[in-house]
Amino acid sequence: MDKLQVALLQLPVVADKDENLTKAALGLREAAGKGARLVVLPEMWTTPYDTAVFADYAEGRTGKTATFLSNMARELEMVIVGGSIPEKDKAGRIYNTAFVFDAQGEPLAYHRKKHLFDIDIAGGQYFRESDVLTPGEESTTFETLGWTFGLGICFDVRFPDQALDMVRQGADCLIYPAAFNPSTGPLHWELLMRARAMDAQSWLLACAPARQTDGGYVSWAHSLVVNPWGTVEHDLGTGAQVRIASLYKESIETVRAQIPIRGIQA
Ligand SMILES: NC(=O)CCC(=O)C(=O)O
Repeated sequence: MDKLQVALLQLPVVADKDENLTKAALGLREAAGKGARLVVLPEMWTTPYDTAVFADYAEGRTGKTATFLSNMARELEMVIVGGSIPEKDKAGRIYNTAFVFDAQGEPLAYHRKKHLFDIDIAGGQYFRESDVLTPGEESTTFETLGWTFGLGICFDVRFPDQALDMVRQGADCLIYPAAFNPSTGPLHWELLMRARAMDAQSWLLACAPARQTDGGYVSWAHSLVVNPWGTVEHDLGTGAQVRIASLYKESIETVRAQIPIRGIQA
């Protein structure tokens, strides 16, 4: 499929998990109605972004959120890149994990965030995911709809090697569910996303929660669609919304033919 219609769901995230699932269902139906074949949700969209509560919201791979995503994917016949949620394994470890379901509702891929978000900006953002989360170990790619996708989560975007791993595995499009913050967002969010699209010479989808200022973690928002030249084609701003975008294989082939760096990266 040379043209692919995708959607980003820039969801408002609240403390009530069921309310988050209800809003996601509305967004997924809207995306399907507008012709999206693949939909991306934000990082940690079922829970407040707060290390103190990740354990309370954590679920297994057959839990409520996974079942919801699988059912929605099957009903709407869409691939769902289910953002990320706190995932608890059998040993009780918690990961920041993206679940992907194919258009039949079958699990297609899982990505556990490899690089945990630990920063301490003087006078700004402090966060230590590593206090409660375990990092993943793999770079993740999956194939569907005739495309190969690479999947990272937020802070992973700061690691060019991981993006290049995904390109070596054939990625045509990198996907980052994410939630940057007001300290680093203004300077680094778009710069990093554009840089990774340019390095990879691939499409890039970054999907964040809508901006909320209710006293908790503040998402920078600004979900993005970046093309293989590094141009921002869509910037969703800060409010809640569903955005449809078209991706074309031809743009990847053109940039890779005109600026042939693939042999150097491989
Ligand atoms: N959720 C995250 O990993 C946030 C990453 C971030 O804000 C950064 O500056 O990096």
